[in-house]
This record gives sequence, structure tokens and C-alpha cells, in this order.
Amino acid sequence: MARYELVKRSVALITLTNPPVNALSSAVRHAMAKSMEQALNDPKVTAVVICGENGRFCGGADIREFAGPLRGPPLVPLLDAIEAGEKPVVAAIEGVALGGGFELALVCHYCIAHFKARLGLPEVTLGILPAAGGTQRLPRLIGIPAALELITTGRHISAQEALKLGIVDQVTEQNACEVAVEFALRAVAKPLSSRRVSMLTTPCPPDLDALLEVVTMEVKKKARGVMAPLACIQAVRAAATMPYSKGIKRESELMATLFNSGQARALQYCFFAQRTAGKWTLPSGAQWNNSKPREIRSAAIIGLGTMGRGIVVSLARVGISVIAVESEKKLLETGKQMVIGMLERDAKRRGVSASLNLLKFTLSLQDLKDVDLVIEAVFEDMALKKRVFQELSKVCRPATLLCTNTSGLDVDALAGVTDRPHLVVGMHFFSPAHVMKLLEVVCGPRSSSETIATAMSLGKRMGKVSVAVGNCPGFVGNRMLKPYMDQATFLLEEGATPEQIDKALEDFGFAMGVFRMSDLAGLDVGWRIRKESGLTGPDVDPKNPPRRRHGRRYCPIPDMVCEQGRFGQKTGRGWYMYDKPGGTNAKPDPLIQNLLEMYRSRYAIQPRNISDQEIIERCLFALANEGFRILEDGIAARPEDIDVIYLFGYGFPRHRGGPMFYASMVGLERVLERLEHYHQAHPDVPHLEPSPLLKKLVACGSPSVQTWREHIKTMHSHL
Ligand SMILES: CCCCCC/C=C/CC(=O)SCCNC(=O)CCNC(=O)[C@H](O)C(C)(C)COP(=O)(O)OP(=O)(O)OC[C@H]1O[C@@H](n2cnc3c(N)ncnc32)[C@H](O)[C@@H]1OP(=O)(O)O
Repeated sequence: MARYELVKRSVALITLTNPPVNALSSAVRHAMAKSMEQALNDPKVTAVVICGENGRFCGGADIREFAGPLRGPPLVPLLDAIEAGEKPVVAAIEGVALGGGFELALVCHYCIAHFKARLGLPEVTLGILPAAGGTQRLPRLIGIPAALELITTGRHISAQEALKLGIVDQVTEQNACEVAVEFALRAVAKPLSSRRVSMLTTPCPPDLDALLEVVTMEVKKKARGVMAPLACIQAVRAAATMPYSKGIKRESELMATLFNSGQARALQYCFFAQRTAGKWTLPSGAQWNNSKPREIRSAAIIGLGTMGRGIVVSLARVGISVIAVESEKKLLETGKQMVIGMLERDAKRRGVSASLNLLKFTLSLQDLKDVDLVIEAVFEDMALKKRVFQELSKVCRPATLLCTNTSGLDVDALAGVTDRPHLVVGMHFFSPAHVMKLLEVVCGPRSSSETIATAMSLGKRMGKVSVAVGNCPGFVGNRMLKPYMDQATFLLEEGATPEQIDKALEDFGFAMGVFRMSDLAGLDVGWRIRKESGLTGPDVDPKNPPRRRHGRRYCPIPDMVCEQGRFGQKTGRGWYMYDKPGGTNAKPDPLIQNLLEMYRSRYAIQPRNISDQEIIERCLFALANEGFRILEDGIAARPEDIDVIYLFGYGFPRHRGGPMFYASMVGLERVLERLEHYHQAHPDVPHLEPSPLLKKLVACGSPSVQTWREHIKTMHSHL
């Protein structure tokens, strides 16, 4: 857990040995305390160097230990003792120094960082604060504004930025540990008092209160309802207004308010859920760690619409050659100019040169014969996609992978028209594809494990959070969206307004309520799909009662909104009104209010007052209920996968953990009881009928979300 060696006859080298990130588990803290004691008591030792094994200094506290009672030596006295010691201690930072790892570096009298190292205090992203003195030492070292920024955002900084800020003393391209040992030898004779950061006076701006007020407002706006950043601000205020001994107590009190909070549990769950999602498995036994992905050097994108353009940018910026195909010269030229502009802007932002040399634009599918992988991103029309896949089968070499960027169509039906169904997989990107982190990798029943491994690994290479899902209409994300949006429109019928529903969802933590989000996405897409599936338009069977389809409740209000040419932000009108087409400032529209009133009076619906609680319960429990069905159907392998999809693709608030974690936090029994209640009130809404898996979990005593998988006996796992 910590290795102790004497090097150069007088330097104690303490190496943290807790792979993969040398987290400060209780065993590591114990070993460190022993090693430090040995070093400080050994007269041969004149200086100490602390480093981490395998080129990683320290990833911070062992987050897994937060779930149970805290054991082992506390970190604060250990760190205080290191700082107070009479022998110089040098941190040799390679890889990462995060959280408690960064706090450890802050108590060392000197820091040497490898030029590729990253440092940061990401505790806030885990719902806590840096409680091993980080909130007290960092402001003393780099000042209040810079410390506030790092602590409230959790941003990682490079070694170069750390040098500029005065956090590290030297950046090296050599072995940081060797450089640190030499540095330590030179430091032996030097006085240490000015190197003890807790003894420094915090440089305090004259307008401290105004500064803290501005940061508080910013934080509240960015992370609505999230507690940890606000507690971080209070802790930093203590660093500015109190001596270290009092400030550290304040830090600890604030940590106590966060440590066992639901938000901290949710955020820590998100951290592990994201990592769990990468670990896909198939019923065949193939999985992430036994299936080798193919190397992808070249790719082709068919279609240069919004999605296609974003995918081209995502591929090119990670060094993959891309051939982009359009069907008409004008579309090709427009797409080309937009892609070039996007890549140039992206490169400028990242301070690199745009990889335009990797791009080729063509009107001919024949040019694709040698590429490793094709992603089709044409219009969401099955017949068109089938034609493209048939063509691709003819022109591409037999080993080329064929991927479809569809948001819900049958991937296996597309595989069926090719000569290589095992090489076909869905890659559902989210718009804009070069910005959104989520990728649903849709595994058809015939997709090979190598194909899935390749799509997952390509997603990772593009910086996406990739989740493997089964093949069913809408896959996971969009399948769950339907009951959520249905509830929102039913609530409109019953008396709510779009702004009331959106406010309730935004107060819950969504960046955008369902109606604002729909306006942004465009209302015409859903309308076209509803027309094509005979739910609205001339194909509706006139024998249907007006607000029913296929024996279920149906709300035609979204169709009525579209019939007025209100397609959302792009037309300047949707559920809200905007200053102009493309405007983003949503204002409630009296015309929508009129439409709702006329609608209710036409169908003799007596509007009622609807509470925010009902809005949240009906929208979010219906959402989670569909998630349970998805688990039953084997379309998602684990609740973590569903939650990750909603966190990264649909703006579900991270401090709530995702829809499935949220349901577990509310209590499955309560969710079941409320769904039963609402289903009784609305028996013609099948989505409100509690799923068998939910009932089963409640009958099993509502086990923790991490163990649900053991209770899912899927007969037809698609994953
Ligand atoms: C008395 C209690 C002690 C209190 C001490 C004072 C309090 C301090 C607060 C903290 O320090 S909170 C922790 C702050 N640190 C972090 O948030 C860092 C989290 N980790 C990362 O950001 C990344 O893992 C990384 C370090 C940048 C490495 O990224 P990479 O992509 O290379 O690997 P991953 O796949 O993310 O991780 C590999 C593996 O390691 C697990 N893991 C990573 N960090 C931790 C950690 N701090 N604790 C426990 N486990 C960690 C991760 O889950 C992966 O494991 P898996 O099994 O593959 O899921």
C-alpha cells in the first residue's frame, strides 16, 4: 500500500502502491502514516519524496469506502504532520494528483510535476468538498478567485497551469521521481517555514463579499439545487476570514453536511455508473474484456445533415480519415463548408491545427470501397436506409463495418438487406453529435462481438460515453422518452401549462423542461413519425374516439400545435414564442393558452390545479417504469446503463443520479404505490401500470440499485 526505500543514502522515497490510481484507502493511509513516522524518526533521512506507483501520483480518497463507515487513520492529522515536519518533503507528481491526492501534494513543501500530469480538486463533482485542508490551503497558496474557480468546478489543470498558479515548483519532462529526489537533496539546508501553506495569510481581495456573491449566483444558475458548490464557497470564505485552525474546523463541519447527503450518494453513483456502462456483455459470453475491437483508420459518413456533419467532426478530430458523401452537389458543398468551419472553430478552441487534410468530400459511393467503417446518417426513413445499405454491400470490401445512425429504427432489418449482417451495428449519436457525449451502440441479434467491441471502442476514442443497448423501437433513451412526454401532454389536457410543467422539471434539476427541450429539438420530427404511424393525419381511422388510439389515451395537442406551423425555436413559435425564428428566449404564448382553453372546453375537461409533486411523479415515475420494462426485456443490461443514457443524452440532473437511481432513492415501494394510484386514475394509460420487475423488486425488499441485475431473470436478453 506504500513502499518505503532509502535512496541516495539520505532520501526516504515513499511510493503509494494501490493500483490503478493509488487511491488513499484506509490501508494506504495507515501505511503512509507508518512510513512518514519512520522517515521523520530516522536520523539518516534528511528529506522525503512521495510518489505513486505506475506513473500515477494519487487519484484521491478511495470513493468506494465512502459507502461504508469510515475506518483507518483520518487524513487531516496525517497531512498536518507532514507539513509541520522538520525534513523537507517533495511530491513527485506523475499522472494525476486529484482530490485527497492534490491535498497531499499541497502539504508537501515542494512539488515537482511531470509535464503531462493533471491536478485538481474534483470533490464537488462527487457531492462533497476537499475536506483534507484543500479549501483552506489552496486559497492561501493561489488566492481566493483562482481557488474558488478550481474548487467549485472541480476542473483538472495541466502541470503548466499549476506552475503558473504557483501550485508546483517545477515541471519536468524527465522522470518526476528522480528529479524530485535531486530537488529534495538540494532543499535540505533551506528553511521550511515559508513552505508551510497553512501558515500563509490568504491574499484577500478588498471586495470579498461581492466576489463571493457573484460566484454564488453563477453556481446557482449553473447547478440549480446542487449543494456542494455552495458549501465549497462557504469553506473558501472561511479560508479568507479565519485562521487555519478555525477554517479547518469549518471545512469539516461543511463536509459533514454533505457527506451522507442524497446528492453525494447520487453523484458518486454516477461516477461508478459511467465506468460500469463501458463494461458490456452479451448473452454469448462475449464482453468488453474478451472481445478485441478492430482498428479503425478510415471511415465514411453518408449524409451531411446536422448529424452527419457532427459525426465527421467527431471522427476527424481524433485523427481518423473521413470520406463524407452527399447525394447532390449543392448539399455536398454546403455540408463541406459547415464541416470545415466547425473543425476550424474546434481546433482554435483547443489550440491545435484543424485536421482538414483528413477529409474528402464526394458524391459517389464508389469512393468508399476501401474504408474500414461506414456510418450512415441519412434521413430517418427505413426504405431510404435500406437502399443505402444495399448499395454499401455492393461497393464496400467484405470486411467493412456498416453502422447506422438511427434514433430508433430496426437495426436488424437493415442488417438483413446486407451481405454481412454480423458487421452491422447501430451507432445512435445525439445532436449536435460533435458536442453531445452520449453514444448508444445498438446491438442487433446478428451483430458480432467484434463489431460491438469496435463500435464501443470507436465511441471511446471520440470521447463519447458509449452504452451498449438492445434493438427495439427507440432503443433505451427514446423508448423511455415517450411515456415521459405523454404524461406531460396529458397534464396539459388536465389543466397545467407548458411553463408550469417546465418549471417543475427545471426546479427538479433538468437544464430544460420537456416543452422547452421539444422546442429546441423541433416539433415536426415527432409529428411526422406520428403521421407515418397513423396516429394523426388523414390515415387515422375515423371510428377512433377523438382522444384515443389503439384503445389507449392519446393527446392530440402536439399535433394541433404543429398544424399551426409551430415547429419550435426554428420557426420562432412552438410551445413558447421566441423573438425570431432561431431565437432562444422562450416566452409563454397567449395563443397556446387559448388553444389549451379551447381544447379543454371542446372536450368538456374541467381544468384542475395540478401540483408540482404530481408533475414530477407522473413524468418521472412513468419514465422509470419504462426503464424497468427495458431491463425486463433485456434491452439494457443494468440500471446504470439507463441512468448513464439519461445523464449524458437527456439532461437528467446528475445530482439525482438518473431515473433508476432516483426511483431507488425515492423508495421503490413509494414509486409502486404512486404508479398504482395514477394508473387507477388513468386506466387507459398503460405506461402508468407498474412493471412486473418493479413489483418483484419491492416484493424482494427493495434491494439497492447495484444489485437489481441479480433479480432480472431475462428470458430474451438482447445484451
Ligand atoms: C477519511 C476518508 C479519507 C478522506 C480523505 C480526504 C477526502 C478526499 C476526497 C477525495 O479525494 S474524493 C476523490 C477525488 N478523486 C477523484 O474524483 C478522482 C476520480 N477518478 C478519476 O477521475 C479517474 O479515475 C482518473 C483518476 C482520472 C483516472 O481515469 P482513467 O480513465 O485512467 O481510469 P478510470 O477508468 O476512470 O478508473 C480506473 C479504475 O479506478 C477506479 N477509480 C478511479 N478513481 C478512484 C477513486 N478515487 N476511488 C476509487 N476508485 C477509483 C475506477 O472506478 C476504475 O475502476 P473500475 O473497477 O474499472 O470501475
